[in-house]
Amino acid sequence: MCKVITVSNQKGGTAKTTSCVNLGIGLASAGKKVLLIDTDPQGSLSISLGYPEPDEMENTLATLMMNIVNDEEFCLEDVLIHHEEGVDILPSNIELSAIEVSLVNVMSRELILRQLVERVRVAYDFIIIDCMPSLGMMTINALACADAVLIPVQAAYLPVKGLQQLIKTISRVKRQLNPKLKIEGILLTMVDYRTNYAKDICSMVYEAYSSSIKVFKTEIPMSVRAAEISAEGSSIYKYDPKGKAAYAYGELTKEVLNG
Ligand SMILES: Nc1ncnc2c1ncn2[C@@H]1O[C@H](COP(=O)(O)OP(=O)(O)OP(=O)(O)O)[C@@H](O)[C@H]1O
Repeated sequence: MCKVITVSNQKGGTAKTTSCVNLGIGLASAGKKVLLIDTDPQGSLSISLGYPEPDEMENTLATLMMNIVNDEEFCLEDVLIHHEEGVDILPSNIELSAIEVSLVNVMSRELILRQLVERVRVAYDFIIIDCMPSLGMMTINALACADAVLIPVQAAYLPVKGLQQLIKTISRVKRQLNPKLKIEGILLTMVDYRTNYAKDICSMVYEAYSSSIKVFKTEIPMSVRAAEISAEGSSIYKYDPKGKAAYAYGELTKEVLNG
């Protein structure tokens, strides 16, 4: 049965995209059929996987969402990209911003992406959704269609403070739109083990949340190689297979597979 995991944090730069890419490709390497959906008009997921000009793409997630809003038939294959590392990608570009604005006047506007996901989930073991850094309508759509939400948090003071607001939004979506929504876990990212500060922040997260929310045992270390992959169009497993970030994302993949 397919599991839909939305990767979300309204704070920018917490490694949402990097985590989607490497969790998704990790799961695909474990033999799972994986779809990655980009719901960020910046197109970071598509760029990170080797498509540097998403704004030049004719068919994207925006096309499919517009088809759904207009009650039109659509063909997923026209939009899907089959990546060489074994995942399928539904790319996005700047057109998604216009869709987000126009959703304001649409019936069941929070559930447009859910209609798409319900149509395609039979074909996949995992669907991983990358969110933009906001709690706007696209993020609500991404939460409303998920089974679980994975929250990457950079191991620093301000990102950790922002967690409360995200958890409140997740609870609201669960109450009003998607009762089955669970928190998959909090993932500490970009942990710089050379500093006591980062270690203190990690302890703070465990103390504050681990009694009510899973905090992944795996922490993603600060790594120059991880930062470089977005320009390489490949996963960390391909770019730096023996490095610490590849090891960490491999361990995260196992945690997600073991539920
Ligand atoms: N483990 C890491 N160590 C160092 N840098 C990293 C690591 N993971 C990601 N980065 C870098 O941090 C930046 C933010 O990462 P990423 O784009 O994955 O975050 P994001 O949360 O998706 O961002 P946005 O909020 O803009 O969508 C990027 O430049 C990325 O290359």
